[in-house]
Amino acid sequence: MSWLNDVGKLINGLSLVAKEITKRSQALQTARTGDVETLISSSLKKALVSATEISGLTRGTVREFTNPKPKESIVYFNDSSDVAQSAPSTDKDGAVDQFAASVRDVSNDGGKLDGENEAKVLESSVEKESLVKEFESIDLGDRVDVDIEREATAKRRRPRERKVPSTPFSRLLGFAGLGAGLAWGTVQESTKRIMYGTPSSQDKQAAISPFLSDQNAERLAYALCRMRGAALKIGQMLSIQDESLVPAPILAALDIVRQGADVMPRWQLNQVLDAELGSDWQSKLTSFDYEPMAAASIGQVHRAVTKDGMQVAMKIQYPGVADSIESDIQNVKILLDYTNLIPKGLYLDSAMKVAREELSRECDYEMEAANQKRFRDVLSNAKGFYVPYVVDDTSSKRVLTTELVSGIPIDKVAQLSQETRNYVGKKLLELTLMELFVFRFMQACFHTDPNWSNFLYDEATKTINLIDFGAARAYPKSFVDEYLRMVVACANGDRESAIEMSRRLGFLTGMENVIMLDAHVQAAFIVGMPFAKPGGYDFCANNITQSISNLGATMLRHRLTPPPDEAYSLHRKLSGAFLACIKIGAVVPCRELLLDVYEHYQFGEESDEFLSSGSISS
Ligand SMILES: Nc1ncnc2c1ncn2[C@@H]1O[C@H](COP(=O)(O)OP(=O)(O)OP(=O)(O)O)[C@@H](O)[C@H]1O
Repeated sequence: MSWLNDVGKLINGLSLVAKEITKRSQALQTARTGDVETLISSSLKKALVSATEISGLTRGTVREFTNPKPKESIVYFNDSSDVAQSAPSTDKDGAVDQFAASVRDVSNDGGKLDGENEAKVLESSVEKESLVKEFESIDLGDRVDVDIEREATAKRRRPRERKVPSTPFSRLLGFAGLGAGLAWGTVQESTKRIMYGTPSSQDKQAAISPFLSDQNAERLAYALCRMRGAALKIGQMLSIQDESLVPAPILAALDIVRQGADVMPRWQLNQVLDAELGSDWQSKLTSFDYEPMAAASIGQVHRAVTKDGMQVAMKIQYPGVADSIESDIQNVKILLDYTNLIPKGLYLDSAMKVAREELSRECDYEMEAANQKRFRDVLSNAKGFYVPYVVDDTSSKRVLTTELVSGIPIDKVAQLSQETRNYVGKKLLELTLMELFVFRFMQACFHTDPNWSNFLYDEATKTINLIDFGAARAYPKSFVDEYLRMVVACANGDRESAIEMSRRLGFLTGMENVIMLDAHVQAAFIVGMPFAKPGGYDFCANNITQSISNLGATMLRHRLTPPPDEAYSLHRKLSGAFLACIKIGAVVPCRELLLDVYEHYQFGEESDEFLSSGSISS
């Protein structure tokens, strides 16, 4: 029976994880000479059995968000006492808790995540009510109605306070626990199928493989939120793919990972702050809010006020994530290989490669601070943009403190007047063209759709506040020259030049047949569409969303060799700006903006001051 084979494979996979554990853990050194498989299977059995009892202790605490202020979570520091609520650092690493938390779903009947599901229903109805109230207070129009309805019905997850597994050993246990949970979910699903038959799902893969049950998909998502770091990042990358790459139930469950991670408990947060900024870090602040304003994949963000009265956002990295990038990626790979949750293929390998590169850059907050300062500098005279100030004395490699900026995430601009939408759309495209062709230095987005929260629009000052420069990088002038020529060729419908530039950029090898060339040119011309005619391109009226979203995939599908990352990411950047304009429904004079840049562009010279000022992260 195929499900038995699958389970067998998974157990084998867990044995591999076990071998990894024994390789790395001092504690298990002695087991090396013994029978590792027996050791892990008996430990697994014990953990599975005890999961029921432990689950009550390891579920984490649901955070209650207090409103209205003053909030209990804010700690004030004064000059005389300057002592924050100290961290009870009695907690051990808690690796076993982590493992047990990962397998706890084993105890849940029918794969239901007990209280969690119930909470989700409750949350979603409460949120829906508040969203509807918000909606009733302003005239938003039909399009926004649909958006709000969609948002309100989407699965919501309240962040849970859970310790980040910070040592290689505890992270391995987390993965092993997840593997065990998935195995158990598979057994449950298979049993169900024997008794009630295989579901006639529209999604063939889900119907074929018992691994692909909704419950297993949720297990995966919740475990990734708990693990954070590279594991969560990969989940987030997978969550934005289409169904041809990632099965529908997995995509649905991975929606959870996009809503943010679990949050660190206060003692762990204090440990990181002490280690990074010194135990007297409180003396540099007037107050610190322990309730995070955001919990992202590699760190969480807290409000604070500095001694000189500046409101700041402190991004604090989860401990251990920077050192576990490689092992997390390997472990996710082992899990995915053995569970077949995601079809094998080129995509997964390249996703892992991109995740590895991007994460190692993003974990270095000193580099992010340098990138941010550089952006602040180059945009200092650009009207309508603002890059927050970096506060050096409360920043380090794992903590980044920047001036707090206000505004609504750019996608919410869709709810404002058409005039504002057009203004913001124009500004966004202007910024993208400046980054690409003037600064040759950009906030990169390699794998993801644009992160709307990285652009906060402040209506009062008509300014777009920019944050998150973790993946910012500089580009070689030669690439940018060819890319500008390609965009202009596409804008003018010039097939021959578009093909020539695509070859020079590495999108084509020159060996493609006519069918491939046609497909490539068609995909490339989508980029030229908004630039084709003067007088304003209406991103709302022209239905190019799907084509733009699939642009990268189409370009990749028809190539013989992978294009260089540089060329691909330039492309993603431009299509990202289009996606933002589509999202907010703007009419933008794209052609005029492009021609303005083109007329001022100096081809073939390397003397540009932005390059000579040092390539921060190329
Ligand atoms: N200076 C700031 N002012 C206001 N809000 C901020 C600031 N810095 C960060 N935030 C908030 O914190 C969130 C996460 O910050 P940021 O994007 O820098 O973290 P990240 O780890 O790079 O996240 P991601 O995984 O989403 O890329 C932002 O979306 C924003 O809501």
